[in-house]
Amino acid sequence: MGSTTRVASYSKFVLFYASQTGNAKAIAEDLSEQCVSSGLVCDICCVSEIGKTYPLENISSMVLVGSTTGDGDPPDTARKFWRLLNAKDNDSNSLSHISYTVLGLGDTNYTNFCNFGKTIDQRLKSLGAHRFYSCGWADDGTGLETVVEPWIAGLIPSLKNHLLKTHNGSDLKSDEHQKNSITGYVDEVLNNPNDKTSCISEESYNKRNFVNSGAVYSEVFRSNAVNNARVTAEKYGLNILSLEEMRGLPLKALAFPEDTKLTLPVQPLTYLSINILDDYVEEKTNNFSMPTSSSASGITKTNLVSLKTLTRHDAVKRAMEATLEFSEGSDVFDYEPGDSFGIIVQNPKAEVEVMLALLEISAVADKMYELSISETTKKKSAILSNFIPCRSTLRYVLENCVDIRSVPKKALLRTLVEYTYDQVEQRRLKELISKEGSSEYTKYVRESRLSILDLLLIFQSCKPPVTVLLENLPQLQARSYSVTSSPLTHPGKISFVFNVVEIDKADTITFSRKGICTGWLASFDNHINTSKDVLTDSLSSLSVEENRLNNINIYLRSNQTFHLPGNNSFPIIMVGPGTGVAPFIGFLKHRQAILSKTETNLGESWLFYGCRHKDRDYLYKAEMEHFLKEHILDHLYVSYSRENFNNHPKYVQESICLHGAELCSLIMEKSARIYVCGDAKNMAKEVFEAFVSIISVHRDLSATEARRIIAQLQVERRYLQDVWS
Ligand SMILES: Cc1cc2nc3c(=O)[nH]c(=O)nc-3n(C[C@H](O)[C@H](O)[C@H](O)COP(=O)(O)O)c2cc1C
Repeated sequence: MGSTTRVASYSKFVLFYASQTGNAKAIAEDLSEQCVSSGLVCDICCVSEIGKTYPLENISSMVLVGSTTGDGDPPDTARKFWRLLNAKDNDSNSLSHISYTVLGLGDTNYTNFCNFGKTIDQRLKSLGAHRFYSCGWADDGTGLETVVEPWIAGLIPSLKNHLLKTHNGSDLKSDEHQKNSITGYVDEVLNNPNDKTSCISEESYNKRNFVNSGAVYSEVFRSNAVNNARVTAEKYGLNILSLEEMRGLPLKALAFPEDTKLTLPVQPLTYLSINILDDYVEEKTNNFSMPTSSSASGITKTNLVSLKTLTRHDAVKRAMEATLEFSEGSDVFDYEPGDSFGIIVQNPKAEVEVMLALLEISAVADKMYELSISETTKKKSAILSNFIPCRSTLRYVLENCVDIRSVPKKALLRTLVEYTYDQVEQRRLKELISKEGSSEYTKYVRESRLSILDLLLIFQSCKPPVTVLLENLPQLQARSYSVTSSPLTHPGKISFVFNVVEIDKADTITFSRKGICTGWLASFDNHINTSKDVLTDSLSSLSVEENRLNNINIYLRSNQTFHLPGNNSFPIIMVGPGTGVAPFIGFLKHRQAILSKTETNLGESWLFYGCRHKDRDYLYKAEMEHFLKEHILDHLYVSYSRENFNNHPKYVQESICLHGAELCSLIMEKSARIYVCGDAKNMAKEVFEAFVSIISVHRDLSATEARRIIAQLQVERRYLQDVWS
């Protein structure tokens, strides 16, 4: 151990995170660890504390890690901070006492990439704050780590420089901490497996020594845990690759010669301790209320009362419509057409059982555990996460709390290295997390959508304690869907449409699977007669066995603006190919109900819909034709991307351009509202460009001027998007 000498000391800074689904928080926590082990002193907390625990006047140095959500919106926890900044006078120079930098997380598939981070940066700058290190904009679409890792690597020395200057002389660190990590990566030699001073647990150290003394353990392990897991998989109908097939997976193949030096990320410090008690717990729900992101209602119980397939058997994707009915006695939340709601999901039982078998904890899975911060942890800022109960059962936690399907982050893989006994497997894990192997990680882990279960099945000598998974797996998030119903036409019920997500095993993962929520919902279809061709009988609804389906927990999402205009006489232009049509079906049902009750002057309505084939995946064809006939919908334009009809548009953006003159006049002269729903990756951007183009052409403006007009419409909430990637 290094001796404690007086070395340069730094003033404290605050590390804020603004996170919607946990990435920014996890990155901030990792950053905080790296800072602490580099001798820096920081407080880490949620951005919602600004103005409470941290008045802006008292902050001198801050780092903000913040994601963007919705349509370029701040995470819910950052709304107050955003309001606080906006309330300040523009040229007040009132934040000139603050030095800051921002790491923005976003996704280039969305139109407003990293909008929250970028807007905060501009706002802080305009209020006189000083940026001491350039901001980073990390793209979840291509892999956050590509930007995050080098950004952190550069941040730490910059922070040191900056904080030395503002030093107040109180915090002194040992040189051991100083030299530890400058870049966030360490040379592999520093992680010498025989070096007892490196940060591995005693248990892991002993096991590794055991491995070093022979290959016996891994063989025994192979024949026990993995075989038990395979038997369990078979029992639950999970069709995993054979051992032979797994050996041939490219994920397993070493990419670099043995003597290639690998640069590894710093090893995260473990911090959880688990105590399994003797009591079995019958009631597994144990009253733990899971934190939900952005909930505008309490969690309420519903039953699945109808499920129908909207596509023909030969469609590329299977789309289904489900209807939930609020259970008797549970709160019915008020929603508007265009709203979305969250469905609380569970991990697939089969996968949880296989995981329990692989971790060799099936026997204690239903016993009560107690979780605490380990007394021997070296992690400075260790706290129990708010989505894992301190007392519960492992089965409950693996089913309900952690996302076992999430792509394992490098920090998790780094920790798994310590629990992998086979030297070749260990080396391959190191390759995947190394700087040198970053394309291997992208290809075989991230793009393959590998899960922790795949990993444990493939790397058979890897046997982490369950606490490592509890420390590293993110929260299992509710799945969000737009309603296709209107409370006026479906009181007490809520309908939505979804594509059944299919993830093929190809030659990268160990078993084919469906999406957690969509696969689960679609599984109920086995109980009903699916031979009905819903395209000819699309309004028929099929009832399903209620007793199996009466426990679907949902909540209304908050901060929603994708609503019909308050004034019914404004024209509406709706663009929603594929399942993006969902909210518009709700809009049109709602308008029909309004019209049937009162004499209302409804503004013109246009719908641009798109699908692949005219006869295979034209969702809600009967409904749309009905709305046209009843004059609830004035214009319907359908594009077919895979049909070769003479000069017929293939994509919604082409249809928009074809009707540019009329649309332009609706937007510019009649205060039309534009609604875009569906795929963020291509469609939303191209639709945006189509509107820019029609305004430019039909108003004889430059593209920049036209873009400014659309940007202004966005500010005024007249151009609204509900998009996902
Ligand atoms: C519903 C939703 C909306 C999003 N909207 C945007 C967006 O408008 N712009 C952007 O750059 N990224 C957007 N993203 C991407 C997130 O910012 C990105 O996935 C980030 O890693 C999430 O971090 P968090 O888990 O800390 O919230 C969106 C993600 C989701 C799930």
